Amino acid sequence: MTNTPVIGVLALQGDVREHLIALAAADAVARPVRRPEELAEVDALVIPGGESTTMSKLAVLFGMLEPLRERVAAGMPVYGTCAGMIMLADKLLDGREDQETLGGIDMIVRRNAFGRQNESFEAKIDFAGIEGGPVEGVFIRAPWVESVGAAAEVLATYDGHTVAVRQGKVLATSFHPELTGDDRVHAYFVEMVRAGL
Ligand SMILES: NC(=O)CC[C@H](N)C(=O)O
Repeated sequence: MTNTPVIGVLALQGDVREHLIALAAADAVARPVRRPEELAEVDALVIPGGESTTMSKLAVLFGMLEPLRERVAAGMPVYGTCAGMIMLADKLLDGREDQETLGGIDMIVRRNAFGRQNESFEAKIDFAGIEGGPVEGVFIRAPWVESVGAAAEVLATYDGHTVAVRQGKVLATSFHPELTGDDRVHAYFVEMVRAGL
């Protein structure tokens, strides 16, 4: 086996702990990342779900926006779930005026597209590249992907809408696999990271 990757979870806001647990279960070393020095020490990053407008504000406040953009542009593997997917969109619909994203995937993401908090749901999702049957997805005020550019690959759809996309080393899902105890999406990401070490 190759080196064990060190994967950070962006810990400005959101469900950080669940990702740390899922990454550890998928054989990575996982640690929270809040500061630029901590970002510099990880091989890859997970951006959790939460509230993307708050996450964007805190990234500016903590001096993390530019360091994050630079690492993503330099080819660091990143996986964003829900609000994290929003952060990885090159273009956003229904965002707040002052909302910043990091970019990373040539896609247009619509925020809150699946409805409000009380319209949250779980669904079985067929995920290209993941074996053993569909993964369980938890959707909480989830975004969907309106369209992707030529370099981006759609890995999963739900109800006709794109809910998982990969472009090179950047992965994004509308849903939260970290809340289900099914660690296969994290294992898929850990493999992506390991392939580049
Ligand atoms: N579960 C989530 O991450 C929700 C995302 C939230 N709707 C946002 O705009 O950031």
